Amino acid sequence: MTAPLLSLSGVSRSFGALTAVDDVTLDVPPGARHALIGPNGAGKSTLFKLVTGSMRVSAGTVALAGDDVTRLPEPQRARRGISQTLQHSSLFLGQTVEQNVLLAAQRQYRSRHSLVPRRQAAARARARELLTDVGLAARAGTPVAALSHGERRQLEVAVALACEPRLLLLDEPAAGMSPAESARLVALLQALPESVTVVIVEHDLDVVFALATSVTVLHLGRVLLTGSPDEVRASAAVQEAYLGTGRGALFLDGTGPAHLEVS
Ligand SMILES: Nc1ncnc2c1ncn2[C@@H]1O[C@H](COP(=O)(O)OP(=O)(O)OP(=O)(O)O)[C@@H](O)[C@H]1O
Repeated sequence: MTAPLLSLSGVSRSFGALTAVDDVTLDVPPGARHALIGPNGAGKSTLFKLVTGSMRVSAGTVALAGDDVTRLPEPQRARRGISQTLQHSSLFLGQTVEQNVLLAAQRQYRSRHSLVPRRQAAARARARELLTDVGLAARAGTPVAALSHGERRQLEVAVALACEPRLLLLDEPAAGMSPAESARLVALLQALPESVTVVIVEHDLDVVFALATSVTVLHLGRVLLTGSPDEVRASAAVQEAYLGTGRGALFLDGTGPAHLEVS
């Protein structure tokens, strides 16, 4: 069996009396497109922070490609290949699309090589390539402030990819997107090379089921189920967890084996 790229073992995080993430054990194989879903407050964003290192675990271990990174701070985990897009944008609004990606690409080249002019040219070329990949080449000279919401999310993916991640974490990348923008995002993520393992937190279950090769459902901080998209769609326990959130019906799109009526 392939060794997991990301391995969580007994990971927990408490805030006072509240256990927001409760004994989560999860292996994500290299090349996976793994989705983390669950109703509001299930602990998805907290779990993301425990993986990136922006928050410390209360218990458990986080391993990247077999190395225990639990005690490493966020910048060191980033250097080992964990990159993320956030729920709230971290773009420089006053700068152009290209400048935003270039800054990230230059950081990457600086950490690996001295920034001699040849390297600067390489960073610039990489930035242009990434903008083409995410469909923003024509917007390179546009200030970020003038981009649509969907374009900003595309740019965030380009910025995250500029760090040449092994593990790309996407926190609600489709939030606020139109259906056309979401479809474009899915196509973009599907086209990423297998060398980039993707973990996505997403409320839009159409995006989740279009993209994910595996899904973990969190509920009240605990893993309710990890399985294929079809297994998750068919799970009565998952539909039960989503009852009352207005999202239960999203499991019943007619394409999967789901059979329970959820109002
Ligand atoms: N810094 C914090 N201090 C105290 N409680 C927190 C903190 N961060 C999160 N929580 C609580 O932990 C629980 C899990 O929150 P979290 O944001 O991880 O859930 P989520 O699944 O990402 O929710 P959503 O889908 O609404 O973004 C919630 O009850 C939340 O109020």
